Amino acid sequence: MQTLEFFVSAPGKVILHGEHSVVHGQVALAVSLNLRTFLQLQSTSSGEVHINLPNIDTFLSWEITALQSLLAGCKEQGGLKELDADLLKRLREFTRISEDSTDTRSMAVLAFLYMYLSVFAESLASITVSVWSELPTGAGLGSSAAYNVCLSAALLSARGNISNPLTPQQESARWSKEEMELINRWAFMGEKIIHGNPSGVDNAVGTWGGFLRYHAGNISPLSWVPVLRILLTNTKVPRSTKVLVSGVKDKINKFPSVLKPVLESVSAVSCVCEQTLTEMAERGPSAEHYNILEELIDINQHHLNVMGVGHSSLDTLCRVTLARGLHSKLTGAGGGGCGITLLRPGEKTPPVSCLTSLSVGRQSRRGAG
Ligand SMILES: Nc1ncnc2c1ncn2[C@@H]1O[C@H](COP(=O)(O)OP(=O)(O)O)[C@@H](O)[C@H]1O
Ligand SMILES: C[C@@](O)(CCOP(=O)(O)O)CC(=O)O
Ligand SMILES: [Mg+2]
Repeated sequence: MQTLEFFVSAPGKVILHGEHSVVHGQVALAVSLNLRTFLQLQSTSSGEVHINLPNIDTFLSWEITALQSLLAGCKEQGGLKELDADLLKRLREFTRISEDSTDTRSMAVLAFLYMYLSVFAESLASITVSVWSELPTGAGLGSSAAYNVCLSAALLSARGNISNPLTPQQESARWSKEEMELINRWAFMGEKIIHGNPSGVDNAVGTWGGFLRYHAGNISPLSWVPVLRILLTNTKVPRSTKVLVSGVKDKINKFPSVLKPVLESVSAVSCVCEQTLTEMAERGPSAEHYNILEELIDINQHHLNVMGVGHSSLDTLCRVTLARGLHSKLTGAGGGGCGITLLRPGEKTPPVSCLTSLSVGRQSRRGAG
């Protein structure tokens, strides 16, 4: 590998409607945030791999020779259909991370090592990777997806599987559609390690940015949407997406006839919301449009409570904002984390979304966006 140093960054996301239901094949609407995760990759000649994760106070390194032994006997590396269970098992033994662990550091390290070993399987390279973020970790804003998208893009680019799109004259650049698709698919592998059973919506938004409709793996950008002003509140109640997603699955298995209509109703909420947003973009927003959006938020928040992913801190958010005539719901996996509140035009709080996507650059702070 030639000597190189570069930066990539990817945005977090807000799910407007469809969290959890989207894992079970229903429609979700999500939008990228102007809060990003940044990654710096440097090639070295140390014979080691270093990872620096200051947000989670994790600074680790491994001898390449020790990592090489994990690949011995692996039949085929680099597959993108399913996780390589054998490699993951070896990695868990090597790092002493148990199968039921949801520990923040362990999940981040496991996702990194899995992706590094899979992408560089043929010839492990000495690199130092540093990742830092403006996103709160584990709060429903897709920090895991932004982390995985950055890792995927940087490792694939360093390995030469995708181009390094920067020319000497450029400060930042983007990859081609095919390269972005590959980045997205590897990021999904990382999400599988961190989430267990992800839908793929978060890594799609982290890669492509913008406002997306996501349905059973199909990503459709919504180009005609009005500017929505959304207030984000972080309850700061910690939770794990993996645990919440698996709790919803257990509930569906226990009461399929009760839960399936709820998931379908959430999907319908996403569809009616999409129609309303399209109408608002075409004809201009009216008070009646806002009434509909607010009612949909309330309906979805009730559905999410039925799925068992609410939290008293989120109930408080809904109650406090409603007392001021505003409507809120949880966003992401719930169980704490962040909530969103729709603001009507004229409300005095700045909007949070700015439709940014994955980018590569020389600067440590901002890419093309
Ligand atoms: N900046 C970061 N540095 C290292 N790991 C991170 C970072 N951001 C996210 N992660 C990984 O993602 C996990 C959080 O993912 P998750 O529970 O899905 O929450 P969310 O995606 O809503 O923030 C963390 O436990 C950690 O493993
Ligand atoms: C609950 C879910 O719909 C979104 C999870 O988002 P986050 O990790 O809480 O940011 C899971 C998924 O779609 O993979
Ligand atoms: Mg996540």
